[in-house]
Amino acid sequence: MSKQTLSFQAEVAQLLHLVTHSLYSNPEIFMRELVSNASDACDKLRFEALNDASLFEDAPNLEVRVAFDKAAKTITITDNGIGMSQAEAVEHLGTIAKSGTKDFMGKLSGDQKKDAQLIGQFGVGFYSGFIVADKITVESRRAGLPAAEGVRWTSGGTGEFEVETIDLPKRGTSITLHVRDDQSEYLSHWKLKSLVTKYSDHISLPILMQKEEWDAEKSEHVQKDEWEAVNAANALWARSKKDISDEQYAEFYKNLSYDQDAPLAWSHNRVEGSTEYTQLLYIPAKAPMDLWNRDRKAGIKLYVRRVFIMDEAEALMPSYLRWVKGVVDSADLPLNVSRELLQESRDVKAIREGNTRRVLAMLEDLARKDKAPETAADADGVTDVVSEEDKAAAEKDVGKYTAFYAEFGSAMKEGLGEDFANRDKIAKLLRYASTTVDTLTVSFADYKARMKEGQDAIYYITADSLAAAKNSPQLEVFKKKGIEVLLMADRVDEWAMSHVQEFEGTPLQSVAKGSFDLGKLQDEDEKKAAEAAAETFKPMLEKLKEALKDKAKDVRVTTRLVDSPACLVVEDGDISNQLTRMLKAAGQPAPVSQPILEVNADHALVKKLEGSTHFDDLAHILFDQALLAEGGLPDDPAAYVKRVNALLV
Ligand SMILES: Nc1ncnc2c1ncn2[C@@H]1O[C@H](COP(=O)(O)OP(=O)(O)OP(=O)(O)O)[C@@H](O)[C@H]1O
Repeated sequence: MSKQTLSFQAEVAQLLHLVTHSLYSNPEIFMRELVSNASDACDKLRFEALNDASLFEDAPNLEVRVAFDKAAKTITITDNGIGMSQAEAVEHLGTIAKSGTKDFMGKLSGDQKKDAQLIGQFGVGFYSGFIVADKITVESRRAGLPAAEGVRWTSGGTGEFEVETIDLPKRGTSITLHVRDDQSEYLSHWKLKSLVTKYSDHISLPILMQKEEWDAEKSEHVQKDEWEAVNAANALWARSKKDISDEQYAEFYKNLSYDQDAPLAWSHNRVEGSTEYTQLLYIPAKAPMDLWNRDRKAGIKLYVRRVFIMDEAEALMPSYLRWVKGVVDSADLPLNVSRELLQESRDVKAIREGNTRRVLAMLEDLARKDKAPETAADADGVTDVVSEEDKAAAEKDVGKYTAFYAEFGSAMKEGLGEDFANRDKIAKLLRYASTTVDTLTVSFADYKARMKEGQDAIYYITADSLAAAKNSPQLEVFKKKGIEVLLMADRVDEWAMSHVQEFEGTPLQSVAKGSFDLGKLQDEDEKKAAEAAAETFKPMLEKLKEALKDKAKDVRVTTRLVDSPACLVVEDGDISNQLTRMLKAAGQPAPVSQPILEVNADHALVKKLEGSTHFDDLAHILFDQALLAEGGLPDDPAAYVKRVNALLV
């Protein structure tokens, strides 16, 4: 191929414009990106060579070399990995395929400063080279292709790039950055080496640089011919825990997840026994924007004896823990294991169970340390003797679980329906707001500890929003009697709660389901009065039932209301009105079950029914208002308005 000039895909041109015109909060990330690409290219070669060892040619030792030339103002990153064919160079370096980069493009605000910060967060892969370079030359040959089929790709980071065929005896890729004058600080051994250790220390290949020595005569540092590895060249997870600092764990996480925030917690273990593997699992501090999406890929990378096998290994984590990031390195799986094989493997099942156990244990630990130690001691009335060191360690984790839960709580609830074996553990980790606590901090155990004497159920209500839950008429008598009710306003709550009937022996009871029975909390007089009211009200109930026979399954007198005239409830096994509405809104088939109308016989509006000439209108208004009060809409809003107006005039 003679020299050709091609245009970048429009999105790349736009991205490059930004990269070359912005001020960077963190320009040095270009090294992380380019060294990662070089290491990925080596991983890819190693993987392909499993089926075709000839791809190694005469250089089986994979490595990355970082060199610089102060006089020529260049930095060159060379790898002997998979390399690129001419077509691949045009495609991979001229278009954007990566969904992450597309997301990034979607987030651009047009404000240069903000956008520049975004680049720092996302990393824009290869193109980040243009942060420090005004020209990049890539020379590459794909492993397995003849020496004559090398490619040189050159671009000044504007709208175009050039490609031409060159002779390249060595396979792999070298990327030469022609460093801009204002970025010359990177033309330094010390600087580049420090970036490699900062960002790429864990990479399991040697990253080599030429040695440098002080030359007293010239009074400057001079480069020697000898190359040395400047990274630890050791997969971080394969090292012993005691040799890894918190900073290294956090940096490894950032490399793994492209998350700029430090992780909330991590757990690193070598698991031995019938299935042997190493797990390094992280709990991120922030949820991804699409956490709700159950098709979202898992965050676990699978290695087999340090050989990278695949990203997003969903078989290694249950779906409700899809947000956990980390690495699993198995000693048992075959190197050519496929996604399909993973689903069936007994080893994988054991690893998934082990990972789940570990994540739940980490969360239990964070939950335990969530409150300040003093408070914890006060709570059980015992003041433990703790060393200053332990105290400081415990304080460092205060509030972390609350922060975690605000981000990932809704995903955890899916576990109630998904992970039968760990249901009790998951239930202990859930937190809710309640009628007495506004924040998402009340656990079932906290609730139980505060239950009133004679109370024999944990009460909760599900609704579309916390405000709707809080103001629901069903809560009136609970408020009057000072009984706490858990407020659940997540979309997943209703479904999740259908999988649990009790918590540590105490039944869980929705206040909007089933007949109303506060058991021992209601005194005899109240019960008698209610029964008497129901009896005298009987003829009226029959009339109401008749008037509402198309809308309500039943009409009955209740004592759960104080200020409201009526409310809707469903039978114990039925799905709530709120879930029916949600299913309908999502275009999904919703089972047709009518609600039960419960009326407050003491309410003036209900009393007015007796002998009213507008009985039918009043009956429908009662029903529709009960629907409105729980966030629903009357089937025929115009008819409702008409009825109300007829009564108003
Ligand atoms: N050193 C290299 N050797 C072989 N191919 C490379 C090399 N550097 C980049 N590429 C190719 O160019 C593509 C684009 O690289 P880029 O860094 O922009 O995105 P990415 O590597 O896919 O994503 P990310 O860097 O965020 O993981 C890569 O997917 C790869 O196919």
